[in-house]
Amino acid sequence: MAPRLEARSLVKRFGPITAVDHISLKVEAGEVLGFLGPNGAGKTTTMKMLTGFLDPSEGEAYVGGVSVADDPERAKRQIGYLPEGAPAYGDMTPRGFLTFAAETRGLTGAARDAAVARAVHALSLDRVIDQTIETLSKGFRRRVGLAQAILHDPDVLILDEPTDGLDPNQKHDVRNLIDGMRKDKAIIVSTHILEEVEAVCTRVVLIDRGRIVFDGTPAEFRGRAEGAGTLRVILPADAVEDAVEQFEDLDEVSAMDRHPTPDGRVRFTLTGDDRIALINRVTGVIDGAGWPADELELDAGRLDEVFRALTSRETDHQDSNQGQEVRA
Ligand SMILES: Nc1ncnc2c1ncn2[C@@H]1O[C@H](COP(=O)(O)OP(=O)(O)OP(=O)(O)O)[C@@H](O)[C@H]1O
Repeated sequence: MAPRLEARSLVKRFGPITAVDHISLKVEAGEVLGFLGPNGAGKTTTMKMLTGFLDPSEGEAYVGGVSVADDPERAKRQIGYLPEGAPAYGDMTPRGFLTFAAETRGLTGAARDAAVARAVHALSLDRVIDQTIETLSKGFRRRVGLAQAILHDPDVLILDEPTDGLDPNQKHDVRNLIDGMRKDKAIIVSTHILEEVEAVCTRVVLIDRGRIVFDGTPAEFRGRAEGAGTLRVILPADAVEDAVEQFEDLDEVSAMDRHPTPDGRVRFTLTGDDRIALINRVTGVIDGAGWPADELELDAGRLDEVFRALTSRETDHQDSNQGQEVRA
């Protein structure tokens, strides 16, 4: 069966700038793909090509096997898209805007009203349903955009920074909503918020300068951090000799380092591939010997460290684009 969503070597050039440089992806139902990258990496441009809002310079996008270029209407019917920023039509109310959006997707009569009611309920918009969109808070405007994206219960959802501008409670609600829809949809979420990746995503794709530099699970992403999977523990000086001997004997420990602490004890740093086995065995040895251990902590890796290591600095990026503005 065709993947729910597929990018085949998508390229987008704006004059001298290559915003997207041969991006290939397949996303299946059940996946929430976190699309990460620094400002200007090409996330929005990729999403616009996937949804048929921007023609690629090269490559193709497919939705459920339907070519976005050859049959845009059929492809778009299967997609819900939340663009960056607020919805247009600020002078409309959410009720008017969602009714209009449902009609543009071919829904009429009772089916249209049911779709609008479902989306209004899912995004808790009841309170503001008859207030003009331009008078809504940023968070509510974002939710109106999200309601519009899920109106027709599409197979594929492409959400450009869905939690941008939301307060922590609203972020939590939107993440729950995404999680609830995951089972039967393929979902792409672009975000700058690294914690969001672990909260909702089953997969991480990191892009830099229009190219994919990482594609894997959030755990694999975190695992790329320097020091990920290391265990640190402080032991008293008189335990060191025994501890070195016993830790060296453990198969789970692939490397060991030790440094004196200012108060005369010793900090061990133990590394191993299997973090859970490492912590179990090392704590077993410490318990067995009855050593008074301190500051026992496992470093699972920091997401922002990996992000920084794999992507270029904004200043490098601007240099490469020479600050030029080119129209599509
Ligand atoms: N219409 C356009 N004309 C010229 N350059 C453009 C145009 N649209 C996008 N770009 C450039 O393409 C590159 C990628 O932009 P894009 O908006 O896709 O990045 P992004 O990853 O979504 O960034 P952000 O996180 O800031 O939203 C940038 O260098 C941007 O300036």
